[in-house]
Amino acid sequence: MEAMNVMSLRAPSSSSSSANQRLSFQQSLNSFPQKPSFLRPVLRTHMSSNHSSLNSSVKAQQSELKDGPAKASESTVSDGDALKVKEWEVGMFQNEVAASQGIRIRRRPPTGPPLHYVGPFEFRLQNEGNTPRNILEEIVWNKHVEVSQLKEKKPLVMLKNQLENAPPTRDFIGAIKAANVRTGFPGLIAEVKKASPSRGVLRQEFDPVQIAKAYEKGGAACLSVLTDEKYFQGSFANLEAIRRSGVQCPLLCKEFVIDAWQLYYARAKGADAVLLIAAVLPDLDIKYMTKICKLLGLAALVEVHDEREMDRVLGIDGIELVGINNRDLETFKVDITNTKKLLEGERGERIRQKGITVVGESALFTPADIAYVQEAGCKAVLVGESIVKQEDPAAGITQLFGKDISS
Ligand SMILES: O=P(O)(O)OC[C@@H](O)[C@@H](O)c1c[nH]c2ccccc12
Repeated sequence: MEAMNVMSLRAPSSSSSSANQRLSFQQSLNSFPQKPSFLRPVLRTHMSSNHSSLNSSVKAQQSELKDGPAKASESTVSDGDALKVKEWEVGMFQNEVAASQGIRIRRRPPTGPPLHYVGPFEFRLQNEGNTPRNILEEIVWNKHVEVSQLKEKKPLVMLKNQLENAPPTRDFIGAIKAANVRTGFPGLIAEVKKASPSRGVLRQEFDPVQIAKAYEKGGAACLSVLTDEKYFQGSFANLEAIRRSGVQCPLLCKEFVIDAWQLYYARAKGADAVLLIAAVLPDLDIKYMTKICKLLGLAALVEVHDEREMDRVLGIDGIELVGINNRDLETFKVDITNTKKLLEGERGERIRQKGITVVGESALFTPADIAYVQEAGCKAVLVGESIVKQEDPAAGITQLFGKDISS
């Protein structure tokens, strides 16, 4: 029977991440705030992957309710549930728009959270179609759960009130350009990064403020602070602590932004800039979010990884800062020739004409690497691993550039 195929307690099998991460992702989806009660009254043996069938299933449930349902106790579709249905529809629509722009990352699991609760015994239904296809997709799905929960605790109005008394932001792009002029090297955005899914723990004894101070002393123009907890062992507490520590460098909030609410949140926590990942965000989101960033005084670092993403970003007006990631976030493959490839020819010409500041990101370890991306056209570099691993991160910067760039 088909129902038997989907009823299981199995953890999904195929993934590039660890079993632990997988389980914690499952657990967090277990407590999914939008755990759709509208799915409860009906045991669905087949979950299809498009929103129209979600729609028809909801309609079926609504007519079931009208015509006198079997289980009267569970049979009201509240306004809240209707809103949740709508939210899922929007999510599915987002996936379709994104796919049409070549984005492979789906913003939501295609048929809702993978675990569905059915009837009094709360059987779990495992749906294979809801297994993330790669680590970036897993992070994004998890982020959706996380942000929904945070948003409930701190709605946008509350954040906006908080921002009324916030100190002004620092000029992130200005700091990069000034460092570039001062040192003759690309301005350094030094990353406060404890761990990553691809490299594991980079530094056991991790004191974010001490590292930030060492970076500043070593000549960093700006700092990047990982705030994702689950996959990078970062936190907003780290961002806040660094902001309050007296460090003057402008701060990039290194997050997986999927919702404009996160921009306000980052600003409230002391960020001067945020990351927007083109592999995740469709054009309209990038346009909308860069506008909000401007309103909030945040710089937006728009990250691309291939020609297609670069061309999408070049088609959007008002983008001043573009990062080229040498690491493919879907496969973890690194290749620093990627930076050069995306800055060649006509594309490079357009970037110069638009006056965009380009940041070479990831897998930069030696003075030769820095020279290579500078030659390719980068006015800044974003570096984590090679400097955060050094006992003295300031000395790590000198080693990376082959020269003391602190004064
Ligand atoms: O540690 P590295 O290889 O020097 O990389 C730093 C930074 O580029 C990398 O952390 C990064 C670039 N884009 C991201 C997006 C999300 C998380 C992390 C990243």
